[in-house]
Amino acid sequence: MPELLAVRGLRSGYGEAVVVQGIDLSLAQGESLALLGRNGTGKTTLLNTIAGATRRHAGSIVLGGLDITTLASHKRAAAGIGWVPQERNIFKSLTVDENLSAVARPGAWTIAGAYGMFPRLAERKANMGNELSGGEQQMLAVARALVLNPKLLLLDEPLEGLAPIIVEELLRSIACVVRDEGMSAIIVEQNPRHILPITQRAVVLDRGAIVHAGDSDELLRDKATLDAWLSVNAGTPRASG
Ligand SMILES: Nc1ncnc2c1ncn2[C@@H]1O[C@H](COP(=O)(O)OP(=O)(O)OP(=O)(O)O)[C@@H](O)[C@H]1O
Repeated sequence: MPELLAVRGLRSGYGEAVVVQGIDLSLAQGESLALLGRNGTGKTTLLNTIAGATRRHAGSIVLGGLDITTLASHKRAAAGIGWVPQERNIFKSLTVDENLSAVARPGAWTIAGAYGMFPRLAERKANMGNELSGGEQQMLAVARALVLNPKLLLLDEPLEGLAPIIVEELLRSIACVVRDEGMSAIIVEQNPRHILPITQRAVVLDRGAIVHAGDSDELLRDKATLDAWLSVNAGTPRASG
């Protein structure tokens, strides 16, 4: 598969503080990558830097052959980055349907297709954003990114704070999107047991640098690496909410 994303020598952070310490990363078209690491290791900062929302100190980012390194965040969205930040960013005073139609762009992912992927949203299409549960808001945030028809989907801890039954439902939908529909994606997640079974490749960060990179199914069986870098959350159930 052709290369979709090429990140080279990326250093970024907040003000003068450098958090991401020289990352090289590439993703082929149709590939999905789990971005793992303990709290505060720089996962969100790396994702936000690809989306154009942090201060870049050095390095380059190329998407589908286009150098997006210095583009503003909205121009990266137009270039094909579909970013779902931790805060979810849905329109709370618009209905589910309006949230989707406000951003939809022509392409393979239609609003009907998004409802097919998230049947719970179809049932809530006339509800306002602020009437949705946390899980439904997360589903809407992902659906909104899909109907933008991005080249690359960036999901930041989509399962955070959700009840176990909703985590399962959302994981099934995300698995469909990345595995069956072949959407290229980088997904930040704390729990390797949730995300490794549905992604192809995995990268583990520590102190803003890559300490492990490989196939997701190999990492899932590699107890030593999981214990070394992810022991805090490896396999522990997340809190419901
Ligand atoms: N807006 C900010 N301003 C200054 N420093 C920040 C900001 N956001 C994050 N940091 C710092 O950057 C470092 C990496 O944080 P980041 O959120 O990228 O880690 P993370 O791996 O995503 O962690 P978590 O899983 O807890 O979200 C931390 O030391 C954090 O305190």
